[in-house]
Amino acid sequence: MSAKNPDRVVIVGGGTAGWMTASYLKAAFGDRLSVTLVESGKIGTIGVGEATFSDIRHFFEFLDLKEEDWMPACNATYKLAVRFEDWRGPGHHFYHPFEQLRSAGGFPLTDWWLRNGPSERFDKDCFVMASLCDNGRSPRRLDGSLLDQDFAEGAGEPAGLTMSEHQGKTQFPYAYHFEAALLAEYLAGYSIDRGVRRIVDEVRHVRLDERGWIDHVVTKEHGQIHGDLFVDCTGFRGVLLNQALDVPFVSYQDTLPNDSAVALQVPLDTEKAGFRPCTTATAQKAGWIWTIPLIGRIGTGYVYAKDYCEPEEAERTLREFAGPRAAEVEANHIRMRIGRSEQSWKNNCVAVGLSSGFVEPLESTGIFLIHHAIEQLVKHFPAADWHPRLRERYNSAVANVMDGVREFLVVHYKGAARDDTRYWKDTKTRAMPDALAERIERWQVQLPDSENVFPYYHGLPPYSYMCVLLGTGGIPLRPSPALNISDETAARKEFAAIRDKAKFLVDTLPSQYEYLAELRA
Ligand SMILES: Cc1cc2nc3c(=O)[nH]c(=O)nc-3n(C[C@H](O)[C@H](O)[C@H](O)COP(=O)(O)OP(=O)(O)OC[C@H]3O[C@@H](n4cnc5c(N)ncnc54)[C@H](O)[C@@H]3O)c2cc1C
Ligand SMILES: N[C@H](Cc1c[nH]c2cc(Cl)ccc12)C(=O)O
Repeated sequence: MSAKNPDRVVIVGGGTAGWMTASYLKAAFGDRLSVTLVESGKIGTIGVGEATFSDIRHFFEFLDLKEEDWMPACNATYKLAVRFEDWRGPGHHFYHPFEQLRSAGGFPLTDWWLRNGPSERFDKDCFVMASLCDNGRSPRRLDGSLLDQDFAEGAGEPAGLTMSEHQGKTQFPYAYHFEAALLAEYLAGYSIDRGVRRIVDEVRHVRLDERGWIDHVVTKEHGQIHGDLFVDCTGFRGVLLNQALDVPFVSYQDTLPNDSAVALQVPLDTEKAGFRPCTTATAQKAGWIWTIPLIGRIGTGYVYAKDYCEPEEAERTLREFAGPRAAEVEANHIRMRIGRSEQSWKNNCVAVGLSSGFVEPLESTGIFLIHHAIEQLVKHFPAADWHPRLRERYNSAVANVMDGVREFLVVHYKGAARDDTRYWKDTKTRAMPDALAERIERWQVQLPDSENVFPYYHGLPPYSYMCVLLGTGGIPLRPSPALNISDETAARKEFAAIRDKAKFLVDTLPSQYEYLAELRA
């Protein structure tokens, strides 16, 4: 390693993480950085990972890509919320939407709803998105404008903020679903056009220098590939960080037991069938099934814990759920490594994506974690001295975001009122991350707010916790006692305004299919 600024990056792995990293580094540093990406033609990508956070729009903006550029190429659709089915019990559903929670008289509307909500449905009473999802609406009008000026696009925000700097300022009203393989290919095209060298080959060895830093990787057919900074995007294998550099993996399995998934790509005539603009997570006997609508097909998969369900049974359950359209489709069985690497950056190797860590697919956090890691890498990019503080700061930001996401996911299982099987019974007695038990106790007398949720940036605002607690229904909650002696006129007005706004939007917005057909044309 020479004492020059690290300006040769070698990325190993060409899945979503690899190509997101390559394209973002090129957009950030242009020709001042040389980027080589090595991907195996034989080892496949994970092939799932098709729902996102709304924050992903900052990624596309950074690359200067507009929806009309990339969405049609990736069979993408809009996601306004996650719809949870049967988590409380059979037949019940609720939405976790991309929509800021309103307040009245100094209290969040959910507090008022607990005290005296207009209906049984907190999500419909407090958010307009629930009605838009139920009615299959698009978040954009046919002229391309956003659904409503209340959701103005980053209005008044300075450009170029990272996701953590954006949090809490405004809530963008939607995220996306897309075909993972098509997005990787699209970003590969973007990257190669901007000078990224793509090598299709397998890394067979990782050679370290006398200090234990990576000197080069050895490929099967292209020989040695040298670089200054190596990015491990090899998925659950962790070829560079975990295998070559021996970084231990910290499992989350004691608190999040799902370690397996089986997935199907089910063809669907989306126009005929119609589809909701949301991801659906349907609780099952030993886990839950995702449904992700795309143009031309549905992605669906059963996430389960092997201690409670055999793979054959999981596949049978998923096929029954998906119906006859899935009869000829081959199932993709996946073993998931749940947890995170003790450090994601060691010496001159940074892991991004599944090699860094993964916290199970509920709430679609995988691509968000990749995006966050890349933003942090750019922010902490090393100079010739490889200052250890940059690495330390990077490692704590990445560890915190993953630990925070884990905590948020655990709340879903602790909170789920259903306890009809051993799996769901055990969710109530399983170990919890440190401090979560105390936080849950506090939320029972004071709903989640910025003072009492996981204290480090992890992408999820307090209102997301509120939705999960109110929706899953297993943890008793009460409104602030102050509301007993407060005037509820403002809250009543707010509930009425939401009801009227929802009706207006449902009546005037095009269907998601109509809008996307227009975009694709
Ligand atoms: C069941 C499941 C569902 C998910 N759902 C979602 C979701 O809805 N939303 C979301 O945000 N995230 C989701 N995720 C996470 C998401 O899939 C991943 O974060 C994302 O796909 C990134 O994967 P990756 O690029 O890290 O790894 P992979 O896709 O596994 O890619 C690894 C790459 O490394 C290459 N490689 C491996 N070894 C070598 C070698 N020796 N030499 C050369 N190349 C090598 C492979 O060829 C491949 O190109 C899900 C994950 C799982 C398991
Ligand atoms: N960073 C936020 C995270 C967020 C806010 N609201 C939601 C709703 C759902 Cl379903 C997932 C994530 C979030 C963002 O992406 O806007």
